[in-house]
Amino acid sequence: MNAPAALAVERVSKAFGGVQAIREVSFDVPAGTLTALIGPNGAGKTTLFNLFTNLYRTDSGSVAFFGEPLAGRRSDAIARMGLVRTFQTARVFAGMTVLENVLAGAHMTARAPAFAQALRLPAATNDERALVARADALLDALGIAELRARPAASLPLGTQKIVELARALVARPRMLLLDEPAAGLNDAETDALASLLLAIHRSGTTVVVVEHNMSLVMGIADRVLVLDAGALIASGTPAEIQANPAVVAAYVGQAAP
Ligand SMILES: Nc1ncnc2c1ncn2[C@@H]1O[C@H](COP(=O)(O)OP(=O)(O)OP(=O)(O)O)[C@@H](O)[C@H]1O
Repeated sequence: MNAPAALAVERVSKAFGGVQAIREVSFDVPAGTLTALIGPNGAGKTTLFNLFTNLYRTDSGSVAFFGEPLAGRRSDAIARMGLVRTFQTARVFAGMTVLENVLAGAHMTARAPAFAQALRLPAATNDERALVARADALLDALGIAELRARPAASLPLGTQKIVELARALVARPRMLLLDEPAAGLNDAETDALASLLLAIHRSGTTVVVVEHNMSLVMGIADRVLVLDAGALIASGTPAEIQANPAVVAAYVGQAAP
């Protein structure tokens, strides 16, 4: 038998009142791939992420993560399974430093029992030391080591997005869902993000990225999925997608892909 897909999405639908936000969407994300999910504003991209992580309940259809059905699981349980997301607008924890924000990502998925951590038993403190070292290494790799003690909420939005990415990565996810990671970043930051996403991809993490920056997407994705008005209208390599008339038509009136 073939290994299960990292994410298997089967005929998922979701309506909000009279708005059919997602219509019978099906696709597989093979493990180890870097997939881009694109589509015009309001196509349903963020809603799909919300359905995968059970922030919203699907009306019908199913989602499985490495063969495990996600229905009925809490969002934090899904994160502990290794499916971790970021948000369109960075959500750093106010009142915490950059380092504390990143450590919070590790604690959300920590395996050491809470009581051991509360009592600061040896295993827990060792874990903590190892976590701080891992968080610092990540901050260093992301070029924001010098900001570790700064209050995260005081940083520019682009930097807060990098902090959020570090918080997602410190948990060593099997799969990352990134919602518009380049929004609010300048050109240099976007280039750095592209290199970072490729490095995450090469390390074996499966990545799905929602992004409006087409040169970023087409430069790094090995597969592109196109959503329009809640339906999946195309999937293929970046070159196939750019030559697809249905995709071009979906973007008429918006920035071309
Ligand atoms: N919580 C909600 N309540 C009501 N309608 C919603 C809700 N979330 C999303 N929608 C609607 O579902 C549709 C899809 O929205 P969604 O935010 O998923 O699109 P998107 O592709 O992520 O758009 P963008 O690129 O602008 O972020 C839109 O019509 C939106 O108004």
